[in-house]
Amino acid sequence: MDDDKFFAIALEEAKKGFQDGGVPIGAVLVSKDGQMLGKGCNKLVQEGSVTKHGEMSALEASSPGTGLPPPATIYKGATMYSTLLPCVMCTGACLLYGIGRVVYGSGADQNLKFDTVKILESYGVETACLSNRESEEMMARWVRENPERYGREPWAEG
Ligand SMILES: Nc1ccnc(=O)[nH]1
Repeated sequence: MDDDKFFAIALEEAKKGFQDGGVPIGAVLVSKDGQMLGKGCNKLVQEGSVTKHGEMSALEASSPGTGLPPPATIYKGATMYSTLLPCVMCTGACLLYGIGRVVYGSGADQNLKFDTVKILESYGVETACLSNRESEEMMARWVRENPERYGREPWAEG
C-alpha cells in the first residue's frame, strides 16, 4: 500500500538525519493524487535552526524556492507522512495548507505539550498511527544520547 511506500521514504530521511548527528525525524508530503511534493528531515542540529522540523522541511521542499509559490490547490487533501507525531507548529502548518491526512510512525503516547491528534481531528484531518518500531527506537536512542539537547525541545514536556 502507498502508506507503507511513502512512510519508508520518511524513515530513510530520518536515518539520513541521524547519520548527520541530527534529530532522527523524517517526513514526506504527498498530494491527493499520489505525487510526492517534498521530503526532508529535522535539521535543528544541522542548521542550528529552531523551526526546521521534519514536516517543515518536507513542506519547504515543495516550493521551487524562487518566485511564486506553488498554487495552494496542490496541498489540498495531501497526506503528510512523518516518523513522529507532528508538534503543534507543524500541525498548524498542516492545517494552514489544507492537508487532509497525517500518517505518523509513533508519538501519540508521548508526553507532548499539545494533543495534536485532537487538534488535527477537530479540523477534520484524518490521522493514522503506524506504530513503527524502527522510527520509535531511533528517536528513543537519540533522546537517550542527547539529553541536554532534548531538554531544550519546546514540544517535549517536563
Ligand atoms: N513531529 C516532530 C516533532 C519534533 N520535531 C520534528 O521534526 N517532528
